[in-house]
Amino acid sequence: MISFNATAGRHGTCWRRERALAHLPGPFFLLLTSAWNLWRRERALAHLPGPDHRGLFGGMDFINKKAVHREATKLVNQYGPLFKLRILAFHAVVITDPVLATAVLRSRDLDKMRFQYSFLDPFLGGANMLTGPTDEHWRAVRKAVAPAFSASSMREAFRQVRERSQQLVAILLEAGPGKAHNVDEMLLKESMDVIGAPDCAGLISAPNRAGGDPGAAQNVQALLSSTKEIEMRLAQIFRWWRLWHRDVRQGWLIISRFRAIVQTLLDHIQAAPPTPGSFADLLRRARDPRTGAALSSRQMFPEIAALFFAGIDTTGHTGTFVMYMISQHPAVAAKLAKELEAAGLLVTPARPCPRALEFADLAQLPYLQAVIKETLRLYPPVAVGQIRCNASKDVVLAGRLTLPRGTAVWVPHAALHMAAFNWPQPDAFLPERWLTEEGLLAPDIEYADPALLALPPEWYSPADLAAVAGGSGGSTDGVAASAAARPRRYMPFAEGPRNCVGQSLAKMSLAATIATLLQTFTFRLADEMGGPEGVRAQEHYSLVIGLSEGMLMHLDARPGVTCVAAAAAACG
Ligand code: HEM
Repeated sequence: MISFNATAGRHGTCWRRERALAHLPGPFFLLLTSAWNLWRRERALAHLPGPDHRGLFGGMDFINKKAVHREATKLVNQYGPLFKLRILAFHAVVITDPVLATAVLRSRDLDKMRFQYSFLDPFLGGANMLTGPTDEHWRAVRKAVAPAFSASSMREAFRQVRERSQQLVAILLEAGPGKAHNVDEMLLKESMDVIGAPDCAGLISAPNRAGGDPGAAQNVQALLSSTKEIEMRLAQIFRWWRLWHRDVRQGWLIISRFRAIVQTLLDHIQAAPPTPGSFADLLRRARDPRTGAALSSRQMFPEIAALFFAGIDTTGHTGTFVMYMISQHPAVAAKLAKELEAAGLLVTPARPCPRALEFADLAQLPYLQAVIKETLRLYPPVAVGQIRCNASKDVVLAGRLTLPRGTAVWVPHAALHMAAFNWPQPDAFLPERWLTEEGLLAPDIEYADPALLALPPEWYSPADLAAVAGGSGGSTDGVAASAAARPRRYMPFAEGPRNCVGQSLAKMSLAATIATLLQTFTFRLADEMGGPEGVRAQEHYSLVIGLSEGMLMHLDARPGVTCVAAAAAACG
């Protein structure tokens, strides 16, 4: 494998020079060491290709773009799998070669760039599993809560998802044909309800139900709006103090409501034992590695806030893009209907009341799984991807490239998924690419393709090549490569120790929700969206890929759906 040598090594003289500056007064010391590090990074990365960012701001205009993930993809297709960028005084090495990208994300010498995540901490009540460093505390919490997302927990959670999706079907049928629905809002509420359901005892539940508890409805609105407010504050960094603007004051209220909801949930969890095995239950049982005591309220608060924050928008927007992709590809929609029909799940004139979807069905719907995978390839919610850094030591990448300390290593997910050198027909929506000739899910597609490695051969060690060849039946020098060692060209849920802890819940709930809707409806993009161009114009990236005004669609009842009662029976 690629080796990372966190080392002062041949840069020993640099450290000595830096120490020699330490006797200077504080501000001078800071200024000179910053200039010194800037110069070292410029020099070390000089031979890499990259845009010619001159001037003080470097590529600042690039990160201010509305759809920054699309800009990153353009740069990757222009400069290749390894290039450099500079934004202000930050240097980044951008990696979309699957072998290097995977090694970077699995490396223990590089950690999350805390600077990037620390902006979220004030909203979430402090550092947490998502934003904190990869330290003992993170390890203890992650290990404690991971069973909440195990296969057996998913079997339990499936019932909640199915129940909520069935309610959605009933609401949509009741609304009648002709009405365009904002499916983005619908699915965000659904994913919020699913994440909150096992632990939160209805405090935020039933968002899609008509005439529910008004308090719960307000909580839902506050949770949805808080993510938008956080996005706006990150985009406009001085927004928070412009109190003379009404929407800014409103924003403060939204954030305080979000925190009040999390506090109520926390009080609730501490007052009564939560569902055994649930996230809340496992969090209560987690131990602080420093003291051996249970986590304090101050430690639990940000973990709960982060769960909602990390899970709702990612899953909700992905569901929206899956529906959108199906609406735009009639042949795909027809194949999905055929798959559901063959499983006895589709409403048809001959079968107005098919059986309800079961957990075991999900594994038997490979075409649906392929559609979701392909949508996540084109629209990975965390499209900008992962940034890693070592702030205290130089790191040598693949034995060839020295990254002076403080150099950011950036793996942009959307660009990795859409780079012309990683995928054939990268822009096309082709669920079939995920399937074998027999129509089963192909196991190898998410891993690097040995025929497509784009860096010069000297970048890959024999062990790398063995790992790449692992799934295609051989190794180059007899070194066996396990599946876990294989480099990936597809990572919507990230990669390495900081990958998504909730991915099993996301995958299960997406498949169950979309399958349940497809049993009864076909999907049609509303004219108000302005076709695919209109959708693309609305696309933006702040914390995740989203659409500024949501996604309006018609859900047309399939022939055979005769009335609400029939559909309810079909789903239940
Ligand atoms: C389609 C849906 C989802 C996608 C694509 C997704 C993707 C990701 C990605 C890329 C990361 C790494 C983020 C980063 O480091 O900046 C992440 C982390 C995380 N996700 Fe997800 N996620 C999804 C759904 C969920 C759900 C449903 C939950 C929980 C209910 C969840 C909880 C988390 C948490 C807690 C982390 C931090 C894990 C750690 O660092 O140990 N995610 N997710």
